[in-house]
Amino acid sequence: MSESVTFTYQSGQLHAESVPLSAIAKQFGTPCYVYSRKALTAAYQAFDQAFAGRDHLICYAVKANANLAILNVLARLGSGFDIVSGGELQRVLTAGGDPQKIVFSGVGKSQDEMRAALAAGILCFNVESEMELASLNQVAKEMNRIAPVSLRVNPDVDAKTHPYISTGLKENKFGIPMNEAERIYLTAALSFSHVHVTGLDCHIGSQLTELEPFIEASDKMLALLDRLEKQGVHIEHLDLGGGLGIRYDQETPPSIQNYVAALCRCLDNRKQRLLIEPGRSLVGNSGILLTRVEYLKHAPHRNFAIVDAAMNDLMRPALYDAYHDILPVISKTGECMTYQVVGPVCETGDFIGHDRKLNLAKDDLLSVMAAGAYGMSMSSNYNTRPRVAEVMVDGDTVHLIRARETVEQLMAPEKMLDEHHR
Ligand SMILES: Cc1ncc(COP(=O)(O)O)c(C=O)c1O
Ligand SMILES: N[C@@H](CCCC[NH3+])C(=O)O
Repeated sequence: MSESVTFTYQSGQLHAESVPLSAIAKQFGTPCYVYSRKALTAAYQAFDQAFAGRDHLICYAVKANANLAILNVLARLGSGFDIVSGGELQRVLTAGGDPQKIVFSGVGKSQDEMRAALAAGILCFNVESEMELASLNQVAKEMNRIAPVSLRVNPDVDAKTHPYISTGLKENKFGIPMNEAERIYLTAALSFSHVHVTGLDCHIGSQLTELEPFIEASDKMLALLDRLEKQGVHIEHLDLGGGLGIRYDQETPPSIQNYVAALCRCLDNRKQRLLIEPGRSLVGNSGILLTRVEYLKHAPHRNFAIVDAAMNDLMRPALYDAYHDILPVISKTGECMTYQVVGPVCETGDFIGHDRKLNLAKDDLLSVMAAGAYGMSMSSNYNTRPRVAEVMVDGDTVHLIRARETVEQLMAPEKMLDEHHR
């Protein structure tokens, strides 16, 4: 069962903080993403407090959930941001994020994106190849700026997660191979006039449920840091990426406190500033996807619950065979059946959950748990389905933070070849 402090049953009804989810469905319709400001704030503060006494910066990985309200809540708490595109940069700046707390990750930054980030004055570019370093140097030179840089090094550590979201193995596309790192640091200092390499970075994967790979990666990075310092390369900060997992099902990931404590132990008494880039562990349990049963269908060997949310709204089950708890919004007694909970999209892979024991009737509301991370941010308009509304609960108030799209909005950028032939 996924863990949640803010989505709880009160008088037989699932609530977000103090608001019944049925009231949210009534006001905003379904499907709808529901986030809790309290849960988000608590997760951020858990990270921040765990670092007490250590120079640190928490850079929220925007890709997990890029809604402006989420970014704004985090910015106001003092969070930094890890971005991977010019679009995410624009979102963070719009939401009031401090450019001096932004790190820019990603293997394929375009020169336009580099220009925008340099103009904004970000904290650091996490550079992933020698060619990218040359490209950034050229852009910075044209702009008469010095680009602050960390090299993202691939420590070749098995994150023991789904292969699609493992990033720190030598066969993955991410980072600079460990055995090339020192040479590239030294050439950067000698040959590139407009970059200033001051940081060291890695990110080994997402949804890690054990501490050991984090420790292995940190130890390898710190050994490299020590070798670099001996050669006169001064490293001001160490960025250990994101990746801490959450509980979706039976996993037992380390707590935020134990995770941060383990990283700090690795750093020992070194004075470098520590950066981390958590995404899922900040927002995952801060959100759910509210959906309604459209139809029940009893085929010879299977029972289908066809709900109004689909793979385009939450693609994790279809993409990674990921598990999300599905809970009834109003708890019921009586006999349960085993259901395949599926969406309306025309793909057999369109499912939200397999083999769920539920007691269902048409129009029942269901809550897909732990959907705050990589839910809305990975949604699409497949089957010309407008993207759903997002709301944020704050105490007893519910704020609409993104209205449901309309089909007109989806079609607006398109143009027919000949307007007369309709
Ligand atoms: C560079 C980088 N940083 C941070 C993250 C955030 O990861 P997570 O949501 O697992 O914390 C990711 C995604 O895996 C990433 O690619
Ligand atoms: N999208 C993935 C995580 C990807 C992390 C990006 N580096 C998920 O839903 O689990």
